[in-house]
Amino acid sequence: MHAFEANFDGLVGPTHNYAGLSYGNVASTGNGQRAANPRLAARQGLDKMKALADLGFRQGVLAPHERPDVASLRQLGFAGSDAQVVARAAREAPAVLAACSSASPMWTANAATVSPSADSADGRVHFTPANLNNKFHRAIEHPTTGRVLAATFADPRCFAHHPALPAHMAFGDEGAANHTRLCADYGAPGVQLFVYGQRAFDASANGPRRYPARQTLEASQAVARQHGLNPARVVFAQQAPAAIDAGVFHNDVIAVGNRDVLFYHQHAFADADATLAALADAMHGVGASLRPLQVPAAAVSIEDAVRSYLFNSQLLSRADGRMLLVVPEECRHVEPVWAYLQDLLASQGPIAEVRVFDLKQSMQNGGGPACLRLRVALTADECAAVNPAVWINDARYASLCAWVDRHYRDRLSADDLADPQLLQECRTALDELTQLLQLGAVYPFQRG
Ligand SMILES: N=C(N)NCCC[C@H](NC(=O)CCC(=O)O)C(=O)O
Repeated sequence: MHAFEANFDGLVGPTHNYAGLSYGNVASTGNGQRAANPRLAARQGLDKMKALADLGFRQGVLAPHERPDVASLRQLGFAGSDAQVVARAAREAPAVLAACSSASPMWTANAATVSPSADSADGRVHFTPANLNNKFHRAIEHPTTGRVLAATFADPRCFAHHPALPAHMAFGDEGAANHTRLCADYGAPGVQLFVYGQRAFDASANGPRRYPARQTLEASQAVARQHGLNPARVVFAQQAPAAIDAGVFHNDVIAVGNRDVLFYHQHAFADADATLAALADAMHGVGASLRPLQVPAAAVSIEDAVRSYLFNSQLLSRADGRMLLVVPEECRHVEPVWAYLQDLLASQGPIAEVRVFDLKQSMQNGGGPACLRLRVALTADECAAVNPAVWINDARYASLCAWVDRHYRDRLSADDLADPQLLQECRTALDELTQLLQLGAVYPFQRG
């Protein structure tokens, strides 16, 4: 069956800010005290979506969440009116308020793991929202994420939605950021690569020493089971613990795959040879052959990969079958990375083109082009079943830009999170957005 890949980017929410919440993500902790510009952040994301839609790629958008998350604050004992809840949290526990105010749902590579219909036993597209158990500010995302996904992919004949995995570190799950599907063609059966940081139920297993491993093998295995994947077409691979300790908190900071190409750093995997052999073997089983594209450490160090986010790029198939690499502006500023990209283009390999985007507002929190998007391979019928109001076209881009300009501030610092007005602004904006995107009542404040 013919299929294509659609990208669903997270729209940056009105409370985008830098709170230093993600230990192990060096951009997040390094920019903790900066003031953010939510309006610019949202516009940078929308500009990427529009540019890719203009190039002919199918581009959708996923809505931001209600922040501050008053329901979570209430669960933590702050009581009174909504304004009092925010004021009390600001006074007594500003760090908790900051966590409940993060616009982190923008990084939709962490929204869910998605398996296309060509790979699942029941012929439907399967979604499991990530529990994001490792960070409190992200662990509160999955209920709303699940509702936004269900409102976007509503038809039960095409789409299956699972609950997030149990909220325990043994099943820490970060979604598509640690998951890559390789195939000859999007509509043909493929091989799904799940990359984990650590085993949960094996005390002797090695793992990172400095920073946390956010994804466990046991979580990845549970998602693969839940999605009805054929075990012969699934590969589980451990991420190199040293890479995690160097700031590679998700696999998508060190590798990206598209169709039969895997673009990865020499030191991405704990056992690269075994991982590549298992992938090649599984690909062979679906009548495809893997095209590995390894970036040697001698050309790009892990530190430069983290600084530039070279691998947090989108690898997209153009109509002519060759590939486009969408990289953040930071790649231009890290000299060895920019030099490597020139050599890559000259090599006449699968990657024919590089496009650079300014996503600095997101990048300063550790979120590059690939973090901002959730990939969903869809057949034409499945595509027709997607909520039509979420696709980016000229008109929707214009209405979303106008919506951002109407509702978003151009400066937000840690102190501003205490402003009760911010909650009202966010709710007014989101109420309007649910109409623009025809999502129904997905937010707690709309559900009473
Ligand atoms: N690699 C992928 N797919 N996603 C990037 C997620 C970045 C996110 N940053 C944050 O949550 C920082 C928020 C703050 O510090 O204010 C995270 O660490 O989970």
